[in-house]
Amino acid sequence: MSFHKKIRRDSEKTLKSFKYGFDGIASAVRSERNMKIHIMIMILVIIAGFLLKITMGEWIACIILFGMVIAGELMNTAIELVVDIIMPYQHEKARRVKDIAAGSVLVSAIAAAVAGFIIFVPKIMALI
Ligand SMILES: Nc1ncnc2c1ncn2[C@@H]1O[C@H](COP(=O)(O)OP(=O)(O)OP(=O)(O)O)[C@@H](O)[C@H]1O
Repeated sequence: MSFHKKIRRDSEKTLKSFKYGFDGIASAVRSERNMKIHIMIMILVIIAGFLLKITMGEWIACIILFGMVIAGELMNTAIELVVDIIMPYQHEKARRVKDIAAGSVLVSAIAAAVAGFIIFVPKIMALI
């Protein structure tokens, strides 16, 4: 295979991987109530960030935390689906797997909430 053909085939594969990833995000947003809530909170934080003129460092912290929470929720959704496929019945280990996966989202959501509190509360207090 020529070099150019290989480059074209590799870039088509990469584009397809992006499409599969975006399809996965869209499917999780459609099916998961918590994902909708995370996205709503993210939009509100972005609006508050512009209104309260947060600094570049604060934006970077918010962006990293948005990524952590949403990636965590996607991984949790994928784990829930795998558990539902391989264990459609009640099982102690299935319960633990789902609870631990949910716990990982909770850890990043708490970190995001604490960081949000530290960034936004002083700015809101300064307005009052
Ligand atoms: N197969 C199972 N065996 C034992 N316990 C389970 C099983 N499936 C779910 N559970 C328990 O029920 C809880 C809720 O599971 P479920 O699959 O409904 O997820 P969920 O909390 O609705 O997640 P989400 O809100 O993200 O859809 C789990 O955290 C777990 O404690």
